[in-house]
Formats: sequence, C-alpha cells, structure tokens
Amino acid sequence: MTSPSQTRLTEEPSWQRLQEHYEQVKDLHLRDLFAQDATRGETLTATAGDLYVDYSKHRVTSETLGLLLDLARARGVAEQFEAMVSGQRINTTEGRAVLHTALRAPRDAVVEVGGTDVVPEVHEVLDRMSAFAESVRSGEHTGHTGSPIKAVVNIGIGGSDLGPAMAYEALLPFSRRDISFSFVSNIDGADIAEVLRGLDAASTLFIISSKTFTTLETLTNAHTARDWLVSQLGSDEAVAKHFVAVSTNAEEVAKFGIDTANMFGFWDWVGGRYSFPSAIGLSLMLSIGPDQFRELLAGMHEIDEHVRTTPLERNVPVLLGLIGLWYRDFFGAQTQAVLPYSQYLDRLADYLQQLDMESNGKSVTKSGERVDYQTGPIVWGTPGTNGQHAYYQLIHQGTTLIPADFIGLARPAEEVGEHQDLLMANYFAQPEALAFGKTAEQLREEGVAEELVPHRTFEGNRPTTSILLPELTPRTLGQLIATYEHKVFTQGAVWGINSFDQWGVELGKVLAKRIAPELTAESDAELGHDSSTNALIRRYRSLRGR
Ligand SMILES: O=P(O)(O)OC[C@H]1O[C@H](O)[C@H](O)[C@@H](O)[C@@H]1O
Repeated sequence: MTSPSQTRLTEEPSWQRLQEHYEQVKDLHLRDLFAQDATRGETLTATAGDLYVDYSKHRVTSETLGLLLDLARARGVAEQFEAMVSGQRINTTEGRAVLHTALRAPRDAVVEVGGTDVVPEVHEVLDRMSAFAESVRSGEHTGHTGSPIKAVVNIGIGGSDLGPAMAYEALLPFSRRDISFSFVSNIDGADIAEVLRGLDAASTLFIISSKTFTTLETLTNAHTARDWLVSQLGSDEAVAKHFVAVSTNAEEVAKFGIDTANMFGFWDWVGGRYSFPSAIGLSLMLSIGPDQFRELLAGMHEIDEHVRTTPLERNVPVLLGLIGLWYRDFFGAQTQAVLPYSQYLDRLADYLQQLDMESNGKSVTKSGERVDYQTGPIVWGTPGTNGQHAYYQLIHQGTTLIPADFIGLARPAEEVGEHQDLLMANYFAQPEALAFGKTAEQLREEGVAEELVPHRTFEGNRPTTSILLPELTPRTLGQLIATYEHKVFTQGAVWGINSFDQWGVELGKVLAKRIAPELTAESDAELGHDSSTNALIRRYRSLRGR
C-alpha cells in the first residue's frame, strides 16, 4: 500500500517554500500579473471533459503553481488517488474502501475490494433500476388501484437527498414533465405535510432513501408517508406498490415493511455524500430516464479518468484543489463562493456544502494529531445574477477575501429573447471587475468628486475561477460534480485528513435522542443538562402546555 508522506505537513520543504514565497507575492496585483504576461488568460487554463477552466485570475505566478505542484507530489496526491480507486481501505476510521468511482466504471472494468470485483454488482443494480424506471415511466408499473404513477417522492436526507434533488433541478429540461418529483428531507412536519397536500395517493410512489435506514428524519417521514398512504387507500397491502427502498441495510428495510424485492442496494464503500451515482439516484433516473442517467455516469467517469491519467500540471481537480488550499492556508481565506450563472444550478451550492464541508471539516490528521494549519473552507453561493444585487458588494469592497468559482454555460436549455447573452455578460463582467477593480486615478479622470473617490474605488485583486460549459446536460453535470469531488479529495490528501468519515455529526444526534422523551415526559424533574439547555427545555415545555 502506498502511504502518504509521514512528514508533518508544515514541515514539508515544499510547504515551507510556499510560506516564504507567500511573503514575496502576497501583495502582487492581478493587474500587474496580466500586464506582465499578455498570454496569461490563455495559458493559465485547462480542460477536463467539456469543462473549460480559466484559473488565470488567481493570485498565483508560475512559481506559485510549481511550488503547489511540488507539495502535491510530496504528499503523494496521485498515489493516494490510485489507492482510493483501486479499493484500498483509505477510510481508516471506519475500515472502509472508498469507491464512488466504481459506481460509474464501465461494465468491463474490474475493481476489487477484498478480492471481489464489485463492477458486476454495480451494473446489476443499475440494470434493475433501469428496468424499474422504464416500467414506472411507461405506466406498466401501477399503484394499488391500477393508476399509473404521476408523482414520485424521494424521502431521504444529507447524501440521500442533496444529490438527486440538486441534479433533478439541474436537469429539469431532460425530465418527464407529466410526473411530478418532490424531495422530502426535513423532520419538520411542514416538509412532508406540504408535499402530501397536493398528492393523489393512488398515483404516488415513495422512494425511501437511506444508506443506513436508521436515520431519524428519514424513518419518521417514511412512517408518516406510509400512514397517509394506507389511510388514503384503505389497505396495508397498498404499501407494496407505492414504496421502494434504496439502502445498504436489507434487515432494516424489511423491518420497516418494504419487501426487499423492492429494494435497490448499494455498499458500505459508497460514502453518503458520494452516493448519488448509486441507487440513491433512483428518483433522478425516474425523472430523466435510464439512458440519460448513464450519460451522467459517463461524464463522471471521464473526469475520474482525467484525474488518473493527466499530469498534475494540467489536472483540473488537482489544480483547483491546490489553488483553493493556497488561499485557505496562506491567505487565510475562510470561505469559498460557488456562483453558477444558471438558474437550473440553484441547489449546487447546497450539494457542494455537504460534499466539501462534511469531507474536509476535520481538525485531526489520519493518525489523530491536531492539525496546525487550516482545513476545509465554508462553501456557499447562489445563482448569478441574483447575488449581484445582494451580497456581491462585500466580495467587491469588503475586508474579507472570498475566492469565487463562476460557472457559466454557452447554450441554455431555455433560449428566451436576449436573456442568455445578458446573463453571460454578467458572468464575464464580475470576474473582470473583481480582478482589476477601479483605481482612484481612473475615478478622478472620470471627474468623480474627491470625497466620493474612496467609496467608489475598487481595489480589485479578488480571485476567481471561471468554469465554462458548452451546455448543461447529464454528461456535463456529471463532469462538473466529479471535478468538485476530486478537488475536495486533493485538498484532503494534502492536509492528510480522512475526507471520508463524519464523526462530527454524531454528538448532536445522541443528545437529540436523549432530549426527545424529555420534551413530552410527565415531569421535568430529571433534566440533567447545563443550565441554559435546561431552561430552554422548560420554557419550550411550558409553551407547549406541558
Ligand atoms: O443515508 P442515511 O444513512 O440516511 O444518512 C443520511 C446522512 O446523514 C448522516 O448524518 C451523515 O452526516 C450524512 O453523511 C448522510 O448522508
């Protein structure tokens, strides 16, 4: 097994050289970098699949990039990637392989875990999903009373919700419009109540998606959905035709009352936040159809191959990871904005928040030592141009450095009048304004009153990546998502953390389980929390009349 460098990250010679280099270049302005090299906007670009990635508007020189690549080599990023895709148990705290790349491997590929090739199982499930999706879409699969399915409700949370919900929105132009799709995740009863309100039980299919099938939110929503269906259709037997499960846990699925013949499985080597190319994508497949779903997988696979076979200096996810790390660890940037200029990518930032923050929100290394550097950033964003009229002010003139990804498309699914060119004019304008700004001299030349000059000056030097896609299709969406997956991988590999566990979500769950009965108990004498939590619970109980 190839093991990453054992040297402490901050003691790596390449890290220390980056530290010295940072002191030399931290004040360099993008205006000067562009003035010194007229070809910068063409040379500092790379492609991966159909993605064109311009990283020239970053505060990097060729020396910066060289040092970052040295760091990636010293930390064995390529070797660590190879260890992941070849099935080694790189999720060490859970003793698991990490093989979301196998979910999109072609039929003839071989990927072994513990001596067993997993690719045939992957395709067996995909084939079963395809057959089921076809039968629902064609009207062959009917509900208990013989009605074709007209509404699909995915019940899941986290990785069992965000991927399909994001991709369903992104690929609406590819979706069946005569079937409605809803995604219920929150345990707040409002979520399921509002979805059920408009539905006809006889033509509704529920997909209960949960890797573990023990998640409180999902099981609570699933029970509510089942009670509703049974009361609407007047028979327990209706459940069989209206509920399917997606899970790794057949035992719990059977306990819930779903026949395991109606279950689509996946495996412990698929992390929740990496699971939407697995059976977790069933709702998406029902919406766009099996062929388009396979296109999405093919797009992801193209990027998996790109990462494996492209030298690091042209390797897009590796470059994006290293540049992100440059800001996080050397400039101290705390956040990373993701700004898609496509309304269809409305849920992208939500999806990337789990992908990035649950993966790299860690403060100990794989061997358990506290890190002495920064790890994962806060990821946020909304589609342009809306944000321009809200928070971009702070990105342009605030005191915080916010590296931002601008994602744009050439050919929109909806050509409406001049909308697309006006949208894209903004997509090009914002990174230009952020990089080059506007100087006091320019303002004075324009005759701006002296007292307004400081207010109207744009410092510039705000870094951005521009990602340009020909169009948004299942294939290009797959490419985009896999690019971000491997960007996150690259950063985790350099930081030496385990990007594939999520122990940090456990404590709150345990406490909620303890508190739930305290909210409804007859007497509150036994509250044993801190004084703040105790007082809040007592107040809540009294507001609820208990
Ligand atoms: O799919 P499930 O087992 O229901 O888990 C759903 C989600 O909940 C957990 O708390 C984890 O933080 C997520 O990584 C996971 O995606």
